[in-house]
Amino acid sequence: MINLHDICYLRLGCRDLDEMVRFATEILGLELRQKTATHAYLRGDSSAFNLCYIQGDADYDVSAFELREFVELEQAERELAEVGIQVHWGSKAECTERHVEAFIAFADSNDNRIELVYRPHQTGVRYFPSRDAGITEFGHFGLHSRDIKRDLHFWTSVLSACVSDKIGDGALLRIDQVHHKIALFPSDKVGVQHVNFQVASIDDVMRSWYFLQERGVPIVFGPGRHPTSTAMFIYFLGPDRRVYEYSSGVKRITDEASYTPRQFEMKPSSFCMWGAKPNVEEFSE
Ligand SMILES: CC(C)c1ccc(C(=O)O)c(O)c1O
Ligand SMILES: [Fe+2]
Repeated sequence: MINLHDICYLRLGCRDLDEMVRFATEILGLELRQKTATHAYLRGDSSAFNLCYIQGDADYDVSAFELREFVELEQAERELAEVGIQVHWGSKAECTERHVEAFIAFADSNDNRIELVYRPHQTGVRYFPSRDAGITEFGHFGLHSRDIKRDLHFWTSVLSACVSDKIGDGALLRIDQVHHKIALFPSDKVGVQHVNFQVASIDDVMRSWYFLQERGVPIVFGPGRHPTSTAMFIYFLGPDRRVYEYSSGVKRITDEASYTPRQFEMKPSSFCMWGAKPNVEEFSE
């Protein structure tokens, strides 16, 4: 089994790089760490970047995970080959572009582009945003699944994710003590479904609610509270039409041995215990 140590970064294609940089810095509250003519690197912590927007194909996206040891990349290549998946080893230039020491790239069972990374770079400098959204960390992301049974099997048997909870057929998956770092939801699409940043408190969620409304940013869900992770949240759309989420208070599963995944009904009350209704295709009944 391939042991996912942590989530690492997302590479997100876009049609208008400058528009995405404006959104990410002025609305989302990330720090622009580096920009070229085609790539913009943004972060909400002290790592080299969490999100890299790439000018070009708006449908292109990649999600990346850190593995602890270099030999685990070699082992992962063998284990993926056993289930018929070929990997691409990142060239020196591709590693430089990603600010990592080494990586392998492959497509998962849903054709989602995944990268497994060795030693993503840290900067040693705390992040300094231009808008204070209260971001504390890159929290999790959602991935589309066109065949949830097949993809859950892949993520929990080839990769090391564990189901924390299910809502209908969708699953919230953990790779460490945090309730989830991946949300796998049934849809007819491929790739990244939503992008989450954790914020310090409910005050930050609510401050952003007013902030986003004043700027005409489409809010698609919330404010609310997830019964699953107990986090308080708000979801909104970026100019790239991707869904972004702030949440605060995600629970930790500290006693693995005694934890049993729960099954929530596919109903709005399973997504929000305060009564907010999601206006997001994948989360609707
Ligand atoms: C609506 C989605 C998939 C969802 C559901 C539950 C949680 C949570 O428990 O925190 C999320 O973060 C979600 O994004
Ligand atoms: Fe989420």
